[in-house]
Amino acid sequence: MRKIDIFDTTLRDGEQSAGINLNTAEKIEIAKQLERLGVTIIEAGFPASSPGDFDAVHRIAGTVKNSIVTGLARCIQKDIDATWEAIKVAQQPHIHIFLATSPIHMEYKLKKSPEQVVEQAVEAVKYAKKFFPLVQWSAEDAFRSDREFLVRIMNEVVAAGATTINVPDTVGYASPQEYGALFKFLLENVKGADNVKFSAHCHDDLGMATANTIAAIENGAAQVEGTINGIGERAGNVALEEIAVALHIRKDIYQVQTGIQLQEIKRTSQLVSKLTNVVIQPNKAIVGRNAFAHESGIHQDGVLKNPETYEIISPALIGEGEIPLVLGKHSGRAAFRDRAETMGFHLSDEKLNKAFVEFKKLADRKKEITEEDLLTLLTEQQIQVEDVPLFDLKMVQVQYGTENIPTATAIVLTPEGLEKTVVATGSGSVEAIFNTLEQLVPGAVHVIDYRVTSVGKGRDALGEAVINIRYDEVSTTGRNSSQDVLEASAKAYLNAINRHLIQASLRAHPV
Ligand SMILES: CC(=O)SCCNC(=O)CCNC(=O)[C@H](O)C(C)(C)COP(=O)(O)OP(=O)(O)OC[C@H]1O[C@@H](n2cnc3c(N)ncnc32)[C@H](O)[C@@H]1OP(=O)(O)O
Ligand SMILES: CC(C)C(=O)C(=O)O
Ligand SMILES: [Mg+2]
Repeated sequence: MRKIDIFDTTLRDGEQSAGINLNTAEKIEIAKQLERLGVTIIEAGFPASSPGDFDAVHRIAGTVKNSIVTGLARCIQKDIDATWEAIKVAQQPHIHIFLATSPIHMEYKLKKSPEQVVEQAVEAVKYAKKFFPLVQWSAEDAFRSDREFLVRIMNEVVAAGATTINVPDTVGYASPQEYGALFKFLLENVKGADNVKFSAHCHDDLGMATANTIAAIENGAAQVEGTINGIGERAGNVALEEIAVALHIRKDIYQVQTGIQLQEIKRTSQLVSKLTNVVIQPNKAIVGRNAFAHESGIHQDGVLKNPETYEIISPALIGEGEIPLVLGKHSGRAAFRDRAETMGFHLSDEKLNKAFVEFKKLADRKKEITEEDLLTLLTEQQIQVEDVPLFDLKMVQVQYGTENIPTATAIVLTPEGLEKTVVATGSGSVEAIFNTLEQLVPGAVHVIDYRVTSVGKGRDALGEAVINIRYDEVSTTGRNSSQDVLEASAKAYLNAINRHLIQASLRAHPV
């Protein structure tokens, strides 16, 4: 298998993203993780651009041993000198020099003729060769440059000693077919192309950075440049984790290897996100929070039967822990049963079905169903005793206003199978509910204790009501969790009455 070198520029091009500013300690931490990840080259910064960047590149060059460390420089002697001072401690000193070659950059930005640009590039490469064994030269905005001019300048810089030629699509304008064709053309036409590495450097302005990079590899690129999480100027650089995983998963067609330790990807991505403060979009390929999450019932059922039905990448491949199926409004019974069993609930089909119906009702109202919600729901089913006819609340409504007497109305299915409507007032909404439901049974129900707490966090957390009643000389506790505390209170009250009925039935039919 052909080897592709991975050139990571998270600390240089990635840091050029608006809003990112890494200090030296943070850069060293990321560089050490990039070394663990197994990248071939770490571009640690642009030493001539600031004393802080110089210091960071210098320290990284002295720290990292298993990856080559490089720094960026313009085709200016003082930039090359600063880079040498920063990098000379490295085991294999490497410099990355660049100069723009497109007509628009040469005319308006550099204000130089093509001849002057060739001369400046050659001089810079020759000067850098006095210090550095490894000299990478980049034709900035190569993709929008004249192809014949690229061949001319590349012939000259290769002859001057460049060891790598980078062909950036600086503004993310290329299509995969065009970018691949440019590599083929240059490899066929640049003199000495066989003796140097050709490198791809793609930006994602049109969302084609990954496809373009792969096209370059297919057409002979021996090195690819990018950043972790795809951070970088404007829409960013190509995301290296996407390249590494795509080349691994589809090795059947690409037949290349990168040396990347795939199981370090997740950790690297999280570190970069944390230190740069750039949140990863949830559906980002490979490292997004949802990249391996299945929510819909049909997918979950398939994944439980065989993960490969919907997973082309296993989370473990990139060092991601096991990801539980997400339970939400699109989930089905298979995933619900699986989670219940994982949580230690072995319910009969009937109870599981009842719990599932309650779960679906809750999922319609709540964005995220938490582990605590499930625990409450499943426990409620587990403690139900079958075969005793009970009360079932169909509806409860409370009218409340600061100037009105609170009034509650409830429709309840009785143990006899009748639908009964009851109404009562109270000094508060909860008392109105309790007074209303008390009419369902003969005699007085005394409320001994009543508490409401929240289950889980956030505004849409469930409210759990626990009530202790004394009825018929017996004390019984009822509980319920619902999204509304009044609903939870009504259901807890009926739950206490029902539990009283269950106890009475058990007493009447001793084993
Ligand atoms: C495509 C890329 O990602 S290129 C890398 C871009 N990264 C950065 O620019 C980040 C760091 N940059 C900086 O800190 C500053 O721009 C510095 C320190 C490098 C230079 O700052 P200043 O001296 O104030 O120059 P300024 O940024 O205003 O302009 C850039 C100058 O470099 C020149 N220049 C641009 N590219 C090159 C090059 N590859 N080789 C030589 N000169 C270049 C420009 O023509 C301009 O020259 P001018 O001042 O004679 O017109
Ligand atoms: C400095 C060069 C290689 C660059 O980042 C670009 O052209 O995008
Ligand atoms: Mg770039």
